[in-house]
Amino acid sequence: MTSNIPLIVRLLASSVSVANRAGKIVRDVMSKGELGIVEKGKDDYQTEADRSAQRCIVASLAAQYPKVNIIGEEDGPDNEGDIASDWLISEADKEVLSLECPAGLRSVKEEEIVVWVDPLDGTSEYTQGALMLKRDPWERWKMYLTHPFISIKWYLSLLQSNYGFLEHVTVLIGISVNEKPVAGVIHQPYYKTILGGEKIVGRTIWGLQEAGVGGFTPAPPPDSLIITTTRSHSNPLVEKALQVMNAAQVLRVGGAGYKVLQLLEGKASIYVFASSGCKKWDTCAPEAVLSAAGGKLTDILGEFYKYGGTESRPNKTGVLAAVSKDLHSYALNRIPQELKEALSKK
Ligand SMILES: Nc1ncnc2c1ncn2[C@@H]1O[C@H](COP(=O)(O)O)[C@@H](OP(=O)(O)O)[C@H]1O
Ligand SMILES: [Mg+2]
Repeated sequence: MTSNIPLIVRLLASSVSVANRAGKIVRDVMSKGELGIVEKGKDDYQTEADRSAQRCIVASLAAQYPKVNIIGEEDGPDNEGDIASDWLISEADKEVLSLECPAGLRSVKEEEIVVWVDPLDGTSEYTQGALMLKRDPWERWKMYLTHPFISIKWYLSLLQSNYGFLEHVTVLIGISVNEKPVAGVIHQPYYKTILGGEKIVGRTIWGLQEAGVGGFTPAPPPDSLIITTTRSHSNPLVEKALQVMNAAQVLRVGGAGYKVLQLLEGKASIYVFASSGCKKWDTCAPEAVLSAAGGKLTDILGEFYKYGGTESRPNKTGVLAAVSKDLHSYALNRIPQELKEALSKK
């Protein structure tokens, strides 16, 4: 009987199942090839996959948890209405349902929860990935010419990458209580692996405060200092913060979810993004999973973001995350005061 299971655990288990379905929607839109790209703002795009995945997630969770406040990146009057019945998911992940709920979260009520949904984190990488699915070079070139925002430099780097950057795409569902992210899901629709001789596409990583993480194999940080950062939203302040870290290597990848996955899997030690641009739905789930694994995510000043429903959406003072609290302190101590001040004034 799931009714005996605490609400937070049920909501996380439902979020895992619905993120899997949303990931399939993301892949299906890509396979059909009609991305329906809309420019929301400067360097900010939305596709049919963002819109459809969000409707699937929000409708499925709202049907089961009507009093939970669900806030999605693609909220708006143009993205409402009926959805296909096979997008309405009522399953809940069995492994998550069997988790021990932390004592402090056992009696949380629906009204106290805010869920932050990013149906497709890494939209730039998703739309660029579409190019790489065109195997005919002429078809690919024609698509490039009609693509709204890929520079020739990016086009060349895409050609060099084997499969574009689709691995960077994630579906994010973050669950917050009393303004704090307590549980989260990072689903990776294009993750590929072979299990028992069978090809598996997609995987779902989850975390619950005090209970732990699942869906992947955690790994210690690399021996040398490897930083992960944005590949599509850099600026002089972002570059300055990278310089002062004295890193052996800087990885430039898409999406807040993917960067946190790199921390969890020992590919990088610290995620540095000294700029506004990310929003609450970009960081809620990654912060929840990272902190459940013993890491820390704050702004560039070292302050935690708050995830109450009335909080402003933009994360104005950037992102600083690390797989351990020590590495987080290391990075925070290296950020110069004038850089912190410059970002606070923006
Ligand atoms: N300058 C900017 N303008 C718009 N969105 C930005 C941004 N900087 C970061 N973001 C958003 O933050 C997320 C992570 O960014 P990045 O990949 O550059 O690290 C992306 O989410 P979405 O892909 O969901 O829009 C991205 O759009
Ligand atoms: Mg995002």
